[in-house]
Amino acid sequence: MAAAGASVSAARSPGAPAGTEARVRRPPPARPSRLPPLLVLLAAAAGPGAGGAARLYRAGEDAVWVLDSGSVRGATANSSAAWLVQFYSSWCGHCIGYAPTWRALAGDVRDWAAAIRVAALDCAEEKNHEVCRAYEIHFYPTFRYFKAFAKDFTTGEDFKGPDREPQTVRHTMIDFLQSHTDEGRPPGCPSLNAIRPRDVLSLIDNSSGRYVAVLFESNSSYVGREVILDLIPYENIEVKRALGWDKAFLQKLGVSSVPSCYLIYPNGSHGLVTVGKPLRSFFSSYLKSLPDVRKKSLSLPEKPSRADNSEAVLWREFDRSKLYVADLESGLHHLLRVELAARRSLAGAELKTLKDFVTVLAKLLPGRPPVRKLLETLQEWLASLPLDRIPYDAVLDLVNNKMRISGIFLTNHIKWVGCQGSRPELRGYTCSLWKLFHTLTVRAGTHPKALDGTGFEDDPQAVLQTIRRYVHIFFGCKECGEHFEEMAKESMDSVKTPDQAILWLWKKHNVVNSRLAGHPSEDPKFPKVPWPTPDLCPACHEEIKGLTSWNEGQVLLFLKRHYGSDNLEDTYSSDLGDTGEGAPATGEERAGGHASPEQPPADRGAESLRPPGVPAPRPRLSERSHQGLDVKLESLSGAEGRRGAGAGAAFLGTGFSSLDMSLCVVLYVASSLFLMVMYFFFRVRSKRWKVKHHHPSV
Ligand SMILES: Cc1cc2nc3c(=O)[nH]c(=O)nc-3n(C[C@H](O)[C@H](O)[C@H](O)COP(=O)(O)OP(=O)(O)OC[C@H]3O[C@@H](n4cnc5c(N)ncnc54)[C@H](O)[C@@H]3O)c2cc1C
Repeated sequence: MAAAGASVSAARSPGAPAGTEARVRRPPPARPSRLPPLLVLLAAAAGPGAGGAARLYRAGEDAVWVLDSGSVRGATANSSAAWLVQFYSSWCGHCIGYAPTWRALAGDVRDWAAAIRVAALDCAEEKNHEVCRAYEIHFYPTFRYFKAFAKDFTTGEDFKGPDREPQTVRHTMIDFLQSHTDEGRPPGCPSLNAIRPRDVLSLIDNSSGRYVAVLFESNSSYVGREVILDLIPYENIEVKRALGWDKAFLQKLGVSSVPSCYLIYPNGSHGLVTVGKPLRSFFSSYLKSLPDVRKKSLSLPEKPSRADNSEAVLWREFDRSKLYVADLESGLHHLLRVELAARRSLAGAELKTLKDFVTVLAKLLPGRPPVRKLLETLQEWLASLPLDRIPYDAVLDLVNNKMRISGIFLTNHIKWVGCQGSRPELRGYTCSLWKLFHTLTVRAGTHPKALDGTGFEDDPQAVLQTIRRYVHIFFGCKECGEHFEEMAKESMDSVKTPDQAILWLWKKHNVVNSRLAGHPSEDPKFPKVPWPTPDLCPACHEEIKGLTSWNEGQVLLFLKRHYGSDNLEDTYSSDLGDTGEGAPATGEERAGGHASPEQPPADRGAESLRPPGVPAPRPRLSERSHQGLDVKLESLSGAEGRRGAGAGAAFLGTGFSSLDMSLCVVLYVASSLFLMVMYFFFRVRSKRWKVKHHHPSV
């Protein structure tokens, strides 16, 4: 990775935006799709005690505590130590770039574990997405503090610091520890408060039989508190801090500058410590190496067993000149079931953006009929909603349950093909999102009537503006969204035709490529170069007066071909819908394709209702069914609604929709009535017959 990064930086011209007139071109990359056939990547994925996997951090190898859905609540609730948890997403470039810093920080404060622990939880792991939702994580990375001995569930306190440099984070950790009450302070955390002059004198006068170090420092210094925490696991020594008082007192002890360390030895002798530099590391190291100062055992993140530690991911051969249905559908699955599902409910601008984005998807996304039908139904349903706030569970219920019985479904498997990364944390979702966006702008350019009747017709910016709002509001990578917004502010208004919209997105994507070249999130097998590369589109590249430049007319033609429906490859996607649609999956499909053990039984049951193979989708839901959904939704607003939606989902987990159940009841009542009518009819007839043929008096 480092070597690739170095070569990338060397070939890049930092100032020149790629995708514009002139640029420095890098040598064409080796064809990345030609990795050894069926290469099995052993992606070591670490787990917490519970054995879960996280892609950027490895429990037992890093000092970071790796949490997951099974361990986060147990770890942070009523804990004897405070926690600083980074909720990240392994596909987020900023999280990937920040991971070395977080690891270094965790290693740096490893000895503070009895007081405060540095942890990480991967929200891109689908098994974690419910828990990330519960903690209200909308963007990545999000840093939250959790106090020791928190009794009730809490979403934690946001990290507040001017930057995320290790020193800043360390200082905020100390501030956070000091915000505990005396009773609530972690028992393993010594007092971080400064002592008074007379306390120093009494320490000197009354030897405790062990070392006592007093750090004299200024009010704004954190050195004393850092050294106190660094020495937590060490026996036979106690560290105190004292703020610089009057010069006379300090001079008496021989202290001429702060920070300085004054040491009282176990035998009662005392004196000023001389270190090379008055820094935390120098003081800590000196004190740790004193005779008879020993380290106690430390609670550290557990290393998972080997069996838990690896997962095999099958490499899929693919053609870089093709677009894969599997990438688009996997991306859509993540978008609908994970990214948007981070919101409990949607209202105002969020709801409007969801509606517009689904409209654009429904009208423009090519693909398999069940997925198109699902988007169409979702769009009609959202458009018909009279509510100004909807619980997102209702959307999930529709996507996961209501339409499955009709054969309208979206895969719940993640299966990257053209978006595979050479490591599990690389590429994937963000790659598929770009592909989805390009496909939408191209389709709007090649099918000018597609948006008729939506309110977006005749607006060449409609698709771009909808993408912009989606990225701004929902895209989990906040910094990515901010960068994209800057680019949009700068020039999106200049787009006057659908073709310009296609080219705008292409240019801006190349700007992002150029910015990220050499970044830790760059996959060495898929280097960030101006795209399309000459081997993909020779006609797109020209040389004018010795400078390489784009032929934008050819680029436009290429993009229309590349992102057009004729270039859509169904390979690898035929089995996407074969198992367990509806419920969230557990990330990238494992080699062997076993059904997820977390898949709810209800879904497996519903599966048996559908014949194998891709079923023919039924016609769209009738007006009546929409009304039914609306009525249900009206009772769903607010917290109660959420509970209702949850219950609805469970009930519908049998595979029957509420419409189906209502029809059953109606049919049942109708047939009972019919039988009763028949019964009375024949009784009356038989009575009449008896009267007619029975004349005992005659
Ligand atoms: C809107 C948006 C903004 C982002 N901003 C950031 C950011 O600020 N920082 C960050 O770290 N990450 C950012 N990302 C993620 C980043 O751009 C990549 O998606 C990620 O690094 C994975 O890269 P990749 O190799 O899969 O290729 P990607 O850049 O994801 O591209 C996916 C595929 O699109 C095609 N492609 C490449 N370039 C173009 C182009 N110019 N036009 C059309 N098609 C193209 C190629 O086939 C490529 O494989 C952003 C993602 C999105 C969707």
